[in-house]
Amino acid sequence: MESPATGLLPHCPTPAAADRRAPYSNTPSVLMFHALPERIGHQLLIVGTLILFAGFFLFIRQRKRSKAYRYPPIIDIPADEIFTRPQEAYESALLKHGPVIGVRRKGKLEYIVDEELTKEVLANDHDFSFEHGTARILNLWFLIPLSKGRLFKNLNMMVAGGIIPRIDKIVDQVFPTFKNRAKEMIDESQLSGKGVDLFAHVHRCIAEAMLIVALGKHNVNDLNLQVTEETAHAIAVMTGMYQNTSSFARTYPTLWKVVTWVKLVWEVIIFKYFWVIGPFIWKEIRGRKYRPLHDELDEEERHDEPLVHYIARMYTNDQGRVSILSTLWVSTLVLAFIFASVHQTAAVAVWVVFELSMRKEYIPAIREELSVVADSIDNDGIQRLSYEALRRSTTLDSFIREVFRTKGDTLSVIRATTRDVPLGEHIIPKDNLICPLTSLTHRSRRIYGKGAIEFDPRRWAEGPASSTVGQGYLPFGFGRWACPGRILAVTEIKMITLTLLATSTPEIEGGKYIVADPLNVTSVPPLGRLLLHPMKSKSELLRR
Ligand code: HEM
Repeated sequence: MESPATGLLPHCPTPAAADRRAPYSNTPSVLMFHALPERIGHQLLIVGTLILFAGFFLFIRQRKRSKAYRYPPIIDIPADEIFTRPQEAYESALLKHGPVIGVRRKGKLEYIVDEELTKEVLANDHDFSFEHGTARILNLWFLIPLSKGRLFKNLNMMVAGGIIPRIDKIVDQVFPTFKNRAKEMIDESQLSGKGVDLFAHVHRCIAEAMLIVALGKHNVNDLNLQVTEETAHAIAVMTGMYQNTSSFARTYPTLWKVVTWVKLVWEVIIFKYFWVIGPFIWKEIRGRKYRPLHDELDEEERHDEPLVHYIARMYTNDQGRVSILSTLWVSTLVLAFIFASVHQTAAVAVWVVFELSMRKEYIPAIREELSVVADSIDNDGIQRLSYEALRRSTTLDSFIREVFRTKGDTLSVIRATTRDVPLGEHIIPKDNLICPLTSLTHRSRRIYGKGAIEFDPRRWAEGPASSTVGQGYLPFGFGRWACPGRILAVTEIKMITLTLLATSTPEIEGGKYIVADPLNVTSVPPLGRLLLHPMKSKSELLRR
């Protein structure tokens, strides 16, 4: 019976009314409806049921969504395994939990992806930033805001515009350096009867060549060369290239960073690089006027232009002058160029020469090719090589490409997420580092067939060249930011190999080398000493 005032049923329903509602009244939740008018009660019941259904539907959808896009699993791989057998450790973790997993290394969380997701990560620079990832892993994050986000763009521009277009002239300028350093090495090995430290020699040779490229031959002297070498080494240390090989650096990464940076910035960057090389750059830049980049130089001017002049042209004002602040920035770019061009190329050159020493069966064909492509031969029996000759040495090129592919790169390219990015069935949270496990791509059966793990340079006989990047070949990265210096790097490695092979046969002391850092094979050269057996005669040259 309804109350006339409220329209509600009385609190104690009459027995008759209670009977009428008996089917509902068994469940306590429905009891409240007894307090409502019958029509409204039914409506509420329907609405309630609908709400329940809607809630249930939303719950299921949310579950589905969170299932489709959940964070990747965080896998604990013991540090010892990461540093001693990274390829196996990461590969088996990905096989079990993949295709994307989070792993902590040196206190940092990194997401690792398998071969299937590699292209997506490397090619989508919008969501997976090369600049932020690389700056963070190299401990150079502070340079991004300092350069208003232009650091890598400037580096790219100076290499792609200031070096690659004049590579043939550069080879003419630096080939004598490669020839002389090869002779020095062979003499040292012969005189001492012992193996030489190949990395030290090659590092010095490339540092000298890059100093010529950067500042011009007239600015090269012993002190500048020594400082360039020390600078390249210091930045390699500061950016963590050797961090895996020091247990102090692995255990206390932050403390290690502070100590190393304070020491090396002070001792090498300020007191050596800026103190010794700085004045040469200052003189070159402030001592004359420059035409801006869009003002085309004639062929000859362009060919003789040292890199520092090209960079100055990037920053010249209307009067053709470069401001003091820009001059400082140009010095920083030259510093970055020294680092980018010297250390890694030297490390990878060691890989190529060591592999050739272990696989002597490839030497005769490479030597034969050398005699075919060389422009001329000097009195010491050493061939003169132009860029064109080096480009045509395709047998050596195939060997280099195969060494690059098989040397065991693991986490060699890196990106950072710019937002929460869906990847496969996961979400990678914003501001996190993410790297493909390169070994999976380089040894992929899908890409390279059954013999994927075998060393076989013949697979590249018809190309592509060792400097050509591709989905299945990542030593120089992939996508918009693939290494702009790769043609120069390969050209230098060819000069090193061919000037050694021209008059000697390499052999590793003790018959084998040691991989110093399996997690960073591209930056830390393998260990071993190289014997260089001089060739006795031209006929031997053709036979061996
Ligand atoms: C064998 C030697 C070298 C190797 C293995 C190598 C490898 C790489 C890799 C993997 C990247 C990152 C690409 C990516 O993440 O997609 C890179 C970037 C870069 N490399 Fe190299 N590189 C070598 C030599 C050189 C040389 C000789 C130069 C300079 C002439 C150079 C200049 C740069 C620069 C400036 C970048 C930053 C990317 C950009 O600014 O576009 N590299 N390199």
